[in-house]
Amino acid sequence: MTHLGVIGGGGWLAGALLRPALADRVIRPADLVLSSRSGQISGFESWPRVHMTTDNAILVDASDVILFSVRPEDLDDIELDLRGRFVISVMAGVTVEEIGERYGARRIVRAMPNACAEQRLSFTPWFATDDVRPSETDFAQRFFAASGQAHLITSEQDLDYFTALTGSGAAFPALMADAMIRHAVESGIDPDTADLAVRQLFLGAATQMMRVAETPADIVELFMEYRGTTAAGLSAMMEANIEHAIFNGLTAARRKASQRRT
Ligand SMILES: NC(=O)C1=CN([C@@H]2O[C@H](COP(=O)(O)OP(=O)(O)OC[C@H]3O[C@@H](n4cnc5c(N)ncnc54)[C@H](OP(=O)(O)O)[C@@H]3O)[C@@H](O)[C@H]2O)C=CC1
Ligand SMILES: O=C(O)[C@@H]1CCC=N1
Repeated sequence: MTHLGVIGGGGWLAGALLRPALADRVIRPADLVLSSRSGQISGFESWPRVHMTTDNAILVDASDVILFSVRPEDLDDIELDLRGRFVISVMAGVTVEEIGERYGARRIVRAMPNACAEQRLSFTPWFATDDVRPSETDFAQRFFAASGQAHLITSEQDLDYFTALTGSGAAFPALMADAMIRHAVESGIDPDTADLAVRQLFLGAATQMMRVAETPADIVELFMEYRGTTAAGLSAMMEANIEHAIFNGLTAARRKASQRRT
C-alpha cells in the first residue's frame, strides 16, 4: 500500500479529500502522515492510527507520495529536497515547473479538486507530467475518485481555468442562493423557511441537471416556452445581464489563478 504524506494535512481541502479516501481504504490510516504548522489537526478522530507531525522532513522520510495542500503563499517557508520523489499538488496557481524548481521533483501530478470532496462530489481535473509512472497515475486516479469525479486532462493550462470554474466549489452557486434567500426574507418569508427552501431548491436543481438528458440551456428554454411566471423571472434576469456578471466573475477568478506567473 502507498504511504502518503500530506503537507498541510490539517487544512480544509486536505481533510475533505482524505476522509473519503480513508473510508474507501485507498490509504491505510497507519500509512498516512499529516503535517501542519500549529500541530492542531482535527477531523481524523475515527482513524487514531493516522500520524501527525509539524516536521515536514519526517513526513517526507515516511512517505512514497508527498501531497502539497498548503496555501501557495506558505511555500516559501517549506524547504525540502524531493529529487526522485512523486509529488501531488492541489495548490491553486502553482505550476509543475515551480514545484520542480523549488523541490527538484519531476514526477508531479497537479489536481484541482473542490471542497465538495467532503460529500464525495468534487469535480477533480488532474494533470500528470510525462515522467509519472503508471502505478502513480493509478494511485492519483483512485485517490481523487474517492471524493468525486476524477478527470485526467492533458493541458496543464486548463487547470487554471478549472480553478475558477469548479475549484471554487459551492461559492458561486452560494452567491445566487444567498441572494434568493435574502429576497425571500425581504418578501416576508420567515428566515429558516427561506433557508430550507433555497437549499432544497439547489439540491433538486443540481440533481435534476445531473440526471436528465437536457442541457442547462435546454432547461432554460423549456421554461421560457411556458411564457409564465418563471419566464418573467428569467427574462428580467437576462435583461439585467446576469450572464455578463457571471462571465466577469469567472474571468476575474481565472486571472487570479494565473497571477503568480504574471
Ligand atoms: N479550500 C478549497 O476549497 C480549495 C483549496 N485549494 C487549494 O488547497 C490548498 C489548501 O487550501 P485549504 O485547505 O483551504 O487551506 P487551509 O488554510 O485550510 O489549510 C492549509 C494548511 O496548511 C498548513 N500549513 C501551512 N504552512 C505549513 C507548513 N510550513 N508545514 C506544514 N503545514 C503547513 C496549515 O497549518 P496551520 O493551520 O497549523 O497553520 C493548514 O493546516 C491551497 O493551495 C488552495 O489553493 C484548491 C481547491 C479548493
Ligand atoms: O479560492 C482559492 O484560492 C482556492 C482555490 C480554489 C478554491 N479555493
